[in-house]
Amino acid sequence: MISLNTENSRDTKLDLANLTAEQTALEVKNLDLYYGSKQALFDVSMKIPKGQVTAFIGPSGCGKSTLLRCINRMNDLVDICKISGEILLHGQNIYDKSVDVAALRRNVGMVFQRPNPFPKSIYENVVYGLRLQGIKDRRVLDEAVERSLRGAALWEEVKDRLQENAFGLSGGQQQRLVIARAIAIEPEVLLLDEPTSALDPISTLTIEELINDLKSRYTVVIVTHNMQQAARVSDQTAFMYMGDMVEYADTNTLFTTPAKKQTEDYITGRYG
Ligand SMILES: Nc1ncnc2c1ncn2[C@@H]1O[C@H](COP(=O)(O)OP(=O)(O)OP(=O)(O)O)[C@@H](O)[C@H]1O
Repeated sequence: MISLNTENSRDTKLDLANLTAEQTALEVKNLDLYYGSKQALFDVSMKIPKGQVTAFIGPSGCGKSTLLRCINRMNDLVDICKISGEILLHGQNIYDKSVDVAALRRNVGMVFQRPNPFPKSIYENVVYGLRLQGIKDRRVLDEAVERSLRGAALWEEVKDRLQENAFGLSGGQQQRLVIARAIAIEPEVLLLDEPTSALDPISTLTIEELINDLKSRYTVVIVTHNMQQAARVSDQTAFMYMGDMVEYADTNTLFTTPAKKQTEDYITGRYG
């Protein structure tokens, strides 16, 4: 039995197929993706709402991470990867030749499965992106460190040890530090690729609570293989199967009255 978080903004259901431009953070349009000759995404279209949490679920290999990585063009790093279709951010296709990919990735931050802090102090991890932008003013950096660590629910635990090496933190703290590093440069969108799969249950809970806070400031897209987690943290959920987006609906509906048999089979544990 999947337990749903009924306290979040799902009470006001969005019409996902007909979001207005104002409500939309990202629009994926007719996206096909190939790794060499193998097609991994088939004609995926969806609108991702602003300031909400959207989860991608589905069995291993169904294309969840592939779709997530398309949103900040991480797949550009894979030589054999070919994409057609569009992803619109502020109405502009992020795959247009004119797009500055580094700027896109600043605006669309990403957090991976395993916490990956740099071998530097906690402070330097948080300000890393700001230093890359040439910001040197100590006051600006100090403020960003406090704001970002507070935003990532880590400030109270580390405020007295900012100059210590980040590797001294626990796995869960490291993952929150990586989130602080991502939000220090004030992105609009945060992509989380199974952010708790390497963490213990208590750290997982802390990150899930954090995700709930983050959506007041960012649009969050999360890949999770854990349906309970999708049910707990997300406002809408997309179920993917073998590269198809089978069903995309508000999370309550998807988990309680799915429209498609494939979705029902998956959420009731018949496969996957
Ligand atoms: N770099 C790559 N080169 C070739 N094939 C890839 C690459 N990355 C993913 N694939 C293939 O694309 C398909 C989708 O993989 P993807 O990692 O997106 O699935 P997933 O749903 O995120 O799976 P998991 O839950 O196991 O992480 C799989 O068949 C996978 O083998």
